[in-house]
Amino acid sequence: MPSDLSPIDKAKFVAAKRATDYVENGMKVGLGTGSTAAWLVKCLGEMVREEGLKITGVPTSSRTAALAREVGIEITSLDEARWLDLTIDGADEYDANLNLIKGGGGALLQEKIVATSSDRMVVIADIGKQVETLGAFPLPVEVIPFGWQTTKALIEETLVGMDVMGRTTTLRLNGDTPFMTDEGNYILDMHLNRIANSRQLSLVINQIPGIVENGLFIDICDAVVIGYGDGRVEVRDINEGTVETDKIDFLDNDNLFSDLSD
Ligand SMILES: O=C(CO)[C@H](O)[C@H](O)COP(=O)(O)O
Repeated sequence: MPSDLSPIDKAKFVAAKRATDYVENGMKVGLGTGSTAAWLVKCLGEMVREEGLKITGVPTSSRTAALAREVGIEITSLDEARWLDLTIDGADEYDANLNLIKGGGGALLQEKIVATSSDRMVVIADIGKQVETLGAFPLPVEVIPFGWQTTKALIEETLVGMDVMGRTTTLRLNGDTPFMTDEGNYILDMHLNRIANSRQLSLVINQIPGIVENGLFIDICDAVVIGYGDGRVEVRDINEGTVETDKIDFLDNDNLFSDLSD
């Protein structure tokens, strides 16, 4: 039941619920990864089952693919879909220009490919993800395992010339072994604290051999749906220049909570 959820989970849920307003019958929808995106997949699953919503989902990770199947959303690959109407995904940080840090869940590569293949990207987040300057959240970078220590050293050397506050880079672990992405790569987390020029950093980092992609999403996100623990939501659309507020009633969603809460 809703009262069992923490305020952060309530905020994630209301953001996800409000974002389903963007989804229309017949759409091809990129499905993000992470705990906020999981709420979205559950909400969409309920709409498919209860309201006859017809969508095709393109998941951004094996985890999301499994959840989408479980809740009854038809899924396909990006190669089949080719171009998507919309992607809805979570984020680790967003700034006033809706530039993002993503990849906390290790799915940044597929997430970036899917988001850039979409007419529109909508981010769903709790208010705690909002920052003035990106970088407090460690920036994930996906690297191929071959020579990763050399790649790490090259990154740290490159950072000397960049306007960032920290330069440590750590290999993400899963227990005692390296965390492995769906593509069989490793993640290096860059502890930068403050990224003065995220656009420049993103371009420079991606020039280093061994780096597949970084978690900076620059000029990709069109709108953010921000959730609060009391049910309020705020929708900021960067293209329309609009800010809307709304409130989601938890009581309307009792079925969803009792059926699908983890
Ligand atoms: O980028 C991501 C996964 O790679 C997630 O969207 C991001 O980490 C946010 O996750 P959560 O919704 O669990 O806070």
